[in-house]
Amino acid sequence: MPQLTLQADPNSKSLALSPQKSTSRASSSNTRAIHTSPRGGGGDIAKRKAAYTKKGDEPNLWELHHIQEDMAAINKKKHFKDGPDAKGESKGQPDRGTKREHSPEGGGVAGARETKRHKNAYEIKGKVATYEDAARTDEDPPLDQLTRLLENGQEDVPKGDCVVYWMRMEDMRIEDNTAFHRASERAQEFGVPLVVLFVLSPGDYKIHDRSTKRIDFMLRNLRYLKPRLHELDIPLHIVSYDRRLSIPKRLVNDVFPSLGAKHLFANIEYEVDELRRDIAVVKLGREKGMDVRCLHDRLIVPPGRIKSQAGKPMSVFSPWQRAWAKLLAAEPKLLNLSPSPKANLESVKKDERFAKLFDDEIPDSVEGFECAERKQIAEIFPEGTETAKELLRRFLHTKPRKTQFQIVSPLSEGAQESKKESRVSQYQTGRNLVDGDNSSRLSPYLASGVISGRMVLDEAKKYTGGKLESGRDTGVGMWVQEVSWRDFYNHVMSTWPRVSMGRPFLEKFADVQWEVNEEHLQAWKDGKTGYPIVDAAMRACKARGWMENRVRMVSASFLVKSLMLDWRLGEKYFMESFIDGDLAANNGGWQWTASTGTDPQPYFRIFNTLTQSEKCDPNGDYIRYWVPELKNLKGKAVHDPYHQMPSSEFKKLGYPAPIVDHKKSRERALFRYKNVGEKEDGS
Ligand SMILES: Cc1cc2nc3c(=O)[nH]c(=O)nc-3n(C[C@H](O)[C@H](O)[C@H](O)COP(=O)(O)OP(=O)(O)OC[C@H]3O[C@@H](n4cnc5c(N)ncnc54)[C@H](O)[C@@H]3O)c2cc1C
Repeated sequence: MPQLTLQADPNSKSLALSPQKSTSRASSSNTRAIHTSPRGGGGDIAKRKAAYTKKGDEPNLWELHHIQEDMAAINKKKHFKDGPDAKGESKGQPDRGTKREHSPEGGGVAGARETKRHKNAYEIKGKVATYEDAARTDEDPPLDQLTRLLENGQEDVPKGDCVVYWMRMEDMRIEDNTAFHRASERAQEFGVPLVVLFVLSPGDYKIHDRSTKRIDFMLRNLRYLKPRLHELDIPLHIVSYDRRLSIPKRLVNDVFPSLGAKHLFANIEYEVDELRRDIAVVKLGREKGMDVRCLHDRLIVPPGRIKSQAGKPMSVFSPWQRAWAKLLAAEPKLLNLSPSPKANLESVKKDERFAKLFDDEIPDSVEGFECAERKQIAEIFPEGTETAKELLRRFLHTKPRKTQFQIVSPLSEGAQESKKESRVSQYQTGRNLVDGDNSSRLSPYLASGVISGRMVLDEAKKYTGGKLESGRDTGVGMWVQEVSWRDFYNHVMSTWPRVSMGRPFLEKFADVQWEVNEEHLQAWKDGKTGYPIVDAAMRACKARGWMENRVRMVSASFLVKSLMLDWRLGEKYFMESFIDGDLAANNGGWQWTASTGTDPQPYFRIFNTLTQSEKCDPNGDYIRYWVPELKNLKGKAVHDPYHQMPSSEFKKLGYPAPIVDHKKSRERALFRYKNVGEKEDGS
C-alpha cells in the first residue's frame, strides 16, 4: 500500500503570514492567538497585515478573518480593561446576553491580578492562549458565528454536476449520518451523483496532538468504508493537504470545481479551529456560488439547546443532565436515526470525472503517524460500524469477562449471554472497576463517529422496552448518563471555547503554581512513578491507547495533585496517546481533575492513590498484568510494595520507589490551590 507523504501546498502562503507559530494546543483552539505574552498587542497584527500585503497573496478569508477578529479585539480593549465582574454571576451561568462575560466564574482574572508570576512548564512552550484571546473567543463563539452565517442561506444555487458530502474524522459511518443522508436526498432530488470527500490533513493531526493510534484507526475505518460505499456506487474521494489553513481555499478553488459540485454537506465539528475552517469554507464557497450546509450530528442534543430557566447556558452537570433527559422525553425525534444514503446510478462510472475517483487510494499510513503497534491495536479495537454494534450488543447482553483488560480482542469467543448479569446491568459498580470489560469500550467508535450517539441510545432504549432510562438507579440509566457527559462536554466547549484554548474554565485557578520537573513527567508517562495503579494505567495507555475511566481519573489526579504538574501537559499526552482522543471529553476530564473545570472535583478533594487502587483493582490483577515487576506479589502488597515489603525484598523487584510522598504532596497541592500564585516556600 502506498504511504502518504506530506504535500507542499503552494497555495497556502497564508501560513507563513502569521508571525506566531501555531502550536499543538492552539490546535483545537486558536492557532494564531496563542502566545505567552499576557497582553496580545496590536503590533503583531500590524506585522501580520504587512506581511500579508507584501506577499501579494490572494485574499485568504480564513487568515483575514483572524486578522479582522484581532482588530475587533483591539477596538474592544476598553471593554476588556476592566476585567469581568467577579461577583455578577451565579455559578456556571454566565451572562450570554449581547455583552458576554468572559470569565465564566468569579474569583479573579489571570493576568489582571498582580501575583508573583512563575512561568509554568506548559506556558514556556507557548501553548496557552492569553486571557484576552480566550475571552474574545468566548464572547462570540465560533459556533455562534457559523450558525449566524448559515441562517442566511444561499438561494437558487444551480444543481451542479454532483453533490458532495464531506466526511470528517468524527463521522466515519454510513448509517445515521445527518449530512450524508441530507446530501443523498439532495443528490436524488437533482438526479446527480453523490460523492464522499475525505480530506487528510497531517498538519491538523500534528497541531491537534492526534495519536498514531487514532490516525491509524481513521485509516482502517476508511478502508472499511470504501467497499461499502462502492457497493452503493458512491466514490470515496481522498485528498490530502498538509497545510491545514489552506484547506478551505484548496477545496473551493480546486476540488469542488473539478467535480462540478455546487452543493456541499458536512456535519459540524465543534472545536474552534474546525469551526473557523468551516466558516471560511462557507464564505469562500458562497463567493463561488456554492451552497454549503453544515449540520448538527455529533451529539444527541445539539449545543445551545439546553438552557437554564433564565435562558442561560448551564455549566453544572446534574441540572444540565436533567434538562437533557427532559428535552429528550419532550422531543423524542432527537433520537431518530437518519435513513442511510441511497445508491448512485451505475452510470456514475461513465463520467470520467467520477469514474477515476473510485480508484482513489487510502494510504497505508500518514507520514509522522505510522502506528508501530498497529496489529495489536487492530486486535483490541477492530474497525467498522458492524464491530461497534457487536460491542454494544455484548455490553448490553453478555456478562463481564475478567481477562478483557488485557491485549485481547473484544470479539473473542466466550462471552456468555445474560440479560440479568450483563455488563450494563452491573454498570453501577462495574464502571469503577478496571479488572475486566465492565464498560462498553465504545469510546474510540464514538469519538471517530463509527457509531453515533443516537444509535447507541436507540439500543439502550430497546433494552428497556422502548423507554430511555437515564436515572442513576439502574445500570442502563447510569450508562445513559455517562453517554450524556459526552454531549455535556461538547456543550461546554461550544459555549466557552476558552476551555479548548489552554485556559481553565475557572480563571481564578489560572495562576496555580506548577512544578517544572521533566523527570517526574517522564516517570508518569513511562509508568515508573512507584505507585502501581498509576504505573499500570500509564503502561496500559501506551500499549492499548486506551484506559478505563477510573484510572484515567486516578492517573490524571496523580499528575496534577501529587506531582503538581500542569494539567495541560497531561491533557496533551493523553491526546497524543489515546485511540479515542477527543478534545471535549479529554479537556473536560482534565479540568475536572485539576479542579479548574465546569462542575469540577473541589480542589481540596484529593484522590488517595492507594485507596483508589484497592477499590478499582481489588485483587490486583490489573496491576500484575501491566506491571510485570509485581506479577508475583500476593495480597495487598501489590498496591503498595514499597511500604508493605522489607526494603531488601523490595529492591529485588526492580520496581521504582514512590517518586513523591502522598501526604506531603497533598499538603503542597492544598497550599497552592488555596494560595493561587504562591509556593509554600515563598519562592
Ligand atoms: C482525564 C480524562 C481524560 C479523558 N479523555 C477522554 C477522551 O479523550 N475521549 C473520550 O471519549 N473520553 C475521555 N474521557 C472520558 C472517559 O474516561 C471515557 O469516555 C471512557 O473511559 C471510555 O470508556 P467506555 O467507552 O467503556 O465508556 P462507557 O462507560 O461505556 O461510556 C459510554 C460512552 O460515554 C461517553 N463517556 C463516558 N464517560 C464520559 C466522560 N466522563 N466524558 C465524556 N464522555 C464520556 C464515551 O463516549 C463512552 O464511550 C476522559 C476522562 C478523563 C477523566
